Amino acid sequence: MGRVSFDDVKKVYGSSEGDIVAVEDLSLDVSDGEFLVLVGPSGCGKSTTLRMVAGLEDITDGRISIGDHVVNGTEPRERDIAMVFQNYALYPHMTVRENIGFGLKYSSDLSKEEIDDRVENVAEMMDIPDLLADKPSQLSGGQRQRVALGRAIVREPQVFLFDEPLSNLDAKLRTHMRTEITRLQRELDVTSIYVTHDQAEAMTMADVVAVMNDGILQQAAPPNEVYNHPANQFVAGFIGSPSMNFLEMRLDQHGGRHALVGRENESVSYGLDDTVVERTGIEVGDHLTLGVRPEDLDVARDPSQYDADRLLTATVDVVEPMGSDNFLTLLPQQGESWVARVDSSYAPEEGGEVVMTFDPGVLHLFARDGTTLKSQGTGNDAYHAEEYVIAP
Ligand SMILES: Nc1ncnc2c1ncn2[C@@H]1O[C@H](COP(=O)(O)OP(=O)(O)OP(=O)(O)O)[C@@H](O)[C@H]1O
Repeated sequence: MGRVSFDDVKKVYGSSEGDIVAVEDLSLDVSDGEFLVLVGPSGCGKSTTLRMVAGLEDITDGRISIGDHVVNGTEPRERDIAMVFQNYALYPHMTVRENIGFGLKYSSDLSKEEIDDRVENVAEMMDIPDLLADKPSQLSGGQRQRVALGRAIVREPQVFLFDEPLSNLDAKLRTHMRTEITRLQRELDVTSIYVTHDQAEAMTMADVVAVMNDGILQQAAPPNEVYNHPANQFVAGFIGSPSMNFLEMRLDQHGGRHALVGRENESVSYGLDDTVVERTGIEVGDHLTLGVRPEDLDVARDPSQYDADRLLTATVDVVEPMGSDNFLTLLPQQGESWVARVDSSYAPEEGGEVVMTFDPGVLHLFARDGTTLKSQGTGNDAYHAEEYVIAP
């Protein structure tokens, strides 16, 4: 019922310096009850996308449907949606009760008693029943956001739209509200589109994460899929903290076998199984990018526990304690630095030497244009036949 569909949607803003294409070729289905999080860097077009669903922006081309209706020309108040903004957008002169009930007063046939009932129910649900007589100026940021959420929920819309609703809250409250919004959304089972630039928010809240860049949808998939099988290098680099390590490589051939050779550090080479070469159509001489997630790097002081020809020696540049993990910045003798995410019990000395290695199954490989040639192997998608060597 509350399905939202985008069909080849395009948005162009006219400006004195020429047209700005904010969203292009957007085709995406958000199924009934689904929680879709739109994520991407500043200016990627996520707010514009949300605002087109809300009816706050015209659609230049294509179609947006809510339920069975194309809503291109429909007024916002006729779309059966409720939107929650970053700045809460509460009416300062009204009480919490009036703020929550405001939308119902003018857009429903409910009696005053019925409205009161619904407002009180929602206030209970949002854990703010004691604040109904207060004005917004008397509330904390977190309480204001609860009122704004209550005002959206009370309308029982087909679709919730959230525009960075937590970005004005402090870190602790933000984490707490994340859980609350996710719980509420599951409980109410209302189709939701949520915009954020915070990938951690996207990954913890979404059923489906839609990653945008430069007005173009890069990938829409469940969080673990986006993480383990990113559609391209942009998604691989955007999702995950710290970011994936990228190494510039070239496909080479040694004695009839394929190998990836470091473009900055020629002493780094990885044997690559012919099946990957055949499947992806890459050719000797092609420039490729290899990706390894920080948590997939194995770092040790004692090289004797590893196969010697699979090791790369590096100097520890920085050790950054991050709660249960340490983030290590590692400098090999040549080439780019690496970031490893290790257990906090392992804190090698800064300036000291360590060795690092990783399992071939965890490698990601990207073509020059950024498309994924190989993602992390899981299940049937594993490439354990691949051979590799890190030659120090
Ligand atoms: N009203 C407008 N007039 C002209 N250009 C606009 C307008 N609104 C947005 N843009 C441009 O459209 C592009 C997409 O903007 P949009 O606000 O949708 O991105 P965003 O991903 O939500 O970014 P942010 O996270 O910074 O809000 C940007 O280049 C932006 O400058």
